[in-house]
Amino acid sequence: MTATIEVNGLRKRFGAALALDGMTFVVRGGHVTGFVGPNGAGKSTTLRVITGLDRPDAGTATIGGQSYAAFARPMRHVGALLDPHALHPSRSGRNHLMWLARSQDLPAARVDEVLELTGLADAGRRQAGGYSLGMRQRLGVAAALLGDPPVLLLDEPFNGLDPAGIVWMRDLLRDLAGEGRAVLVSSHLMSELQDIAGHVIVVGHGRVITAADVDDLVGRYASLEAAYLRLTAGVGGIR
Ligand SMILES: Nc1ncnc2c1ncn2[C@@H]1O[C@H](COP(=O)(O)OP(=O)(O)OP(=O)(O)O)[C@@H](O)[C@H]1O
Repeated sequence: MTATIEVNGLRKRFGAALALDGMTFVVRGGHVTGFVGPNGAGKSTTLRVITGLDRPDAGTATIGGQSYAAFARPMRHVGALLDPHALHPSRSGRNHLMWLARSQDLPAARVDEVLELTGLADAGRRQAGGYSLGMRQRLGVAAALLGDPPVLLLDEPFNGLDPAGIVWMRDLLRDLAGEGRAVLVSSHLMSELQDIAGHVIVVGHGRVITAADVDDLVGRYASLEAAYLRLTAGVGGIR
């Protein structure tokens, strides 16, 4: 399967709020793509539409050319970390993953692999309700990686991680993209993205303002943060 995400003309209204207003972009494999924009710009809504959690009023979103709903075992095609708190508090982290693995016909051995990969081999036996935010993020990443998917969507993956965790996440995202996967990372941390992303999609008011290579933006504006601030000047403000 091709490691691509194609989003075309998405529109989504929540009452008075127009969350998406023609959102259109393509994400390719082989590098991390940063997904950035002011609060309320429509990033999370876009990720939720791609993963079938929100239905758009218009437009399409596909993964490797297919819509999320078309996948019989979606976790083998796309892994998503959208809400680190989406877990059953009285289940252990390992049981949470076992349940997901069973739903996708994945072997139990894969659960232990992703627990190891995310540093949760020991903590995986504890109730997930007692996990810190950083541990929940790791469990969310473990779930996203379960099906070894070619496409990954991560909403604010650095939130709550300690300094060692941030270094770990940075290396992990680079490695996953280096394996040819499409890795879309929504974040407000421009310095992190300048380090790890090859491409960046800047959005505001539900649509793309600029999609460019990070090196080009840094060459033009000196830093990704400076580029972001210039490109989103006048677009900010929560609607
Ligand atoms: N379920 C919902 N009900 C009502 N309004 C919503 C809902 N989800 C999103 N919105 C609105 O849609 C707009 C886009 O929100 P979204 O969460 O996609 O932005 P975002 O770019 O992810 O913001 P942030 O950087 O703060 O996470 C906002 O105005 C938000 O209030």
